Amino acid sequence: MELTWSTDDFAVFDDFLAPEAAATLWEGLRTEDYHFVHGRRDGAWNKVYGLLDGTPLSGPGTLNDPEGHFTGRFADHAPHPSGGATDAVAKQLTEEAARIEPWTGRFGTDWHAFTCRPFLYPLGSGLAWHDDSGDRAASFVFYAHPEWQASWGAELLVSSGTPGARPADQNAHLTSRVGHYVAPHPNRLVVLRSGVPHMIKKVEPHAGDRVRGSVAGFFLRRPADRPQ
Ligand SMILES: O=C(O)CCC(=O)C(=O)O
Ligand SMILES: [Fe+2]
Repeated sequence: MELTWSTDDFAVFDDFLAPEAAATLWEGLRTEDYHFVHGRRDGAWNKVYGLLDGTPLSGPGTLNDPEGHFTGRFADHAPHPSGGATDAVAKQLTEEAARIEPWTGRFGTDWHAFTCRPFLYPLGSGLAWHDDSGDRAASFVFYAHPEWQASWGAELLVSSGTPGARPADQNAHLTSRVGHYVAPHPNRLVVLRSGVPHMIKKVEPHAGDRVRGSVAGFFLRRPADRPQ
């Protein structure tokens, strides 16, 4: 795993998995069960995704909770290891915990467990500006597809500037109105501190039937440590 880019807010690592492990993961992800992000829970709209964010799909979630703080709280996540394709990502994250600590904080102090879930973003789908705050200390995303061309879009945009409170006005929390883009380069891991505004640009028509395949999740604070 090579550190390619970092700021105080996020880090980009390349060659996260060994090449054979990355190929095995992509094969495994193709056979998981996916649902459209909307309608997964009793047909309800998933408010994280906007009306015009297209039709992303998500697969089975897992929870890596070695200390058992979250027992019973993540009913729709299987305990790690689940035997599913994303186990390889969770295992590697655990092994690299010390190297990502500047952005995640420390296991056992700042975070106690993490989730892991595969996503597929087909043509026309993306994710509007948001931050992953609340009970999250940090978030991560791993790009699992074997190929990505610049013309296919779907860049991760990360806003610069000090993350602040979360006013309802989506424009107001992008204080600096400048920032970075990260191409969803295969076998790349991005780690983002909680509260940093980010978004996914839509997959462009040039991508055709190729999907942006990722494994994403959140490093969780202890429920009692949540900021008010
Ligand atoms: O896929 C990405 O690049 C970021 C995903 C993300 O922001 C999220 O799932 O909250
Ligand atoms: Fe996010």
